[in-house]
Amino acid sequence: MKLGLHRPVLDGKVNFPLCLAPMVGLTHVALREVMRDYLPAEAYTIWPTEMLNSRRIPGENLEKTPETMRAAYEPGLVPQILGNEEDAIAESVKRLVEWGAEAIDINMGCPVQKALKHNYGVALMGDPAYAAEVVRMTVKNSTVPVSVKLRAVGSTKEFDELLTFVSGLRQSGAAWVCLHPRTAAQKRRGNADWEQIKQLHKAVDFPVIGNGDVQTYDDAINMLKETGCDMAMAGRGLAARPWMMWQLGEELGFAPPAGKEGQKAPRTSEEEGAEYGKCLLRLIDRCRFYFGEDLAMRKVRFYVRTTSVWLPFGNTLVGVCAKARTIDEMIEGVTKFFEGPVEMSLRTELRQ
Ligand SMILES: Cc1cc2nc3c(=O)[nH]c(=O)nc-3n(C[C@H](O)[C@H](O)[C@H](O)COP(=O)(O)O)c2cc1C
Repeated sequence: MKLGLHRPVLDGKVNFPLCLAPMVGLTHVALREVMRDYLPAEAYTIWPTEMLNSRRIPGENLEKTPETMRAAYEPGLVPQILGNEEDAIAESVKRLVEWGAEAIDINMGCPVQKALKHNYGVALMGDPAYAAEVVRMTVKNSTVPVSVKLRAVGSTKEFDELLTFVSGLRQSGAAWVCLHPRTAAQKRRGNADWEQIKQLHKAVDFPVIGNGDVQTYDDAINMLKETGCDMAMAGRGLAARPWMMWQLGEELGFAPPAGKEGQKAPRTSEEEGAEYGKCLLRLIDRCRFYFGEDLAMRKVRFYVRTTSVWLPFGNTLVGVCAKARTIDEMIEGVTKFFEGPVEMSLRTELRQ
């Protein structure tokens, strides 16, 4: 049975069915760089940014703004924008394509108050015609494919509503959609309803990416198998264990990541715990390189708060990072924390 990619994503360039989710404060250049080291050689996937406000992009220095910093070699970049005004969208898209975007993703899932107030993010889902119009104006101003990331509308019973909504996006030129089947009211808690991903994939003829609750490579495989979707997108779980890409690559017959030839992906809870430590130290180094000491420390602290929930003494690690006054102190504390064996659990209840 073929796992994912039944329909071509990025004109068939993507050959790996797992990708990272856009996450404010997390999906930045430093994390992408750490994560890319675990992508199997020859694998091609898409890489998001944090959501970017299309009203701000036109006036920003993209090379220097933390949210849009990028490494020299970053194939597959798909920045995510938030917006609803054609002028701002047009200028943002133009700049992002020059910056290296291979597609543009539109956020229609953000439930925060600010996005609701400005009538973008999940607010667009309450107005199908307007949402379709946002896609139309983005496609019209873009030389690269345009995708949309959305949330569930409600229960499976309201699936027809979702389908009508998605059909409108498709008619306006959306190349693919990503569905995070939790409702806005659920925020990021509770179970993601994968059944909606399955139904949506069955009902449309263009690529569907599934998202929500993928914590391990097994979960990714199950999502791909159970829903038939084209790609699995993972947020918190993949940020916590970037080597999930390597593990999945092994299952799918990909060669190990470059530089890891002849090695096997970490599998046991102790191997994973040790790898988390290595990854964190590398992330600290990369954050310092890109963001400078102060911002780097804030980004690392946020990363640890979000991802240490898979570690038995995650709170202690959060404390170590919070207490450190300098990056060097942070490195020292983290190194010490991982001196003994640390076991990483496979699943946890996601709350944040
Ligand atoms: C800290 C954080 C920030 C997020 N920011 C964004 C965002 O900028 N754009 C977006 O579409 N979704 C955002 N999300 C939602 C994720 O993309 C994803 O849909 C959600 O976390 C469910 O996937 P997961 O269960 O694999 O984490 C964010 C999630 C988290 C945890």
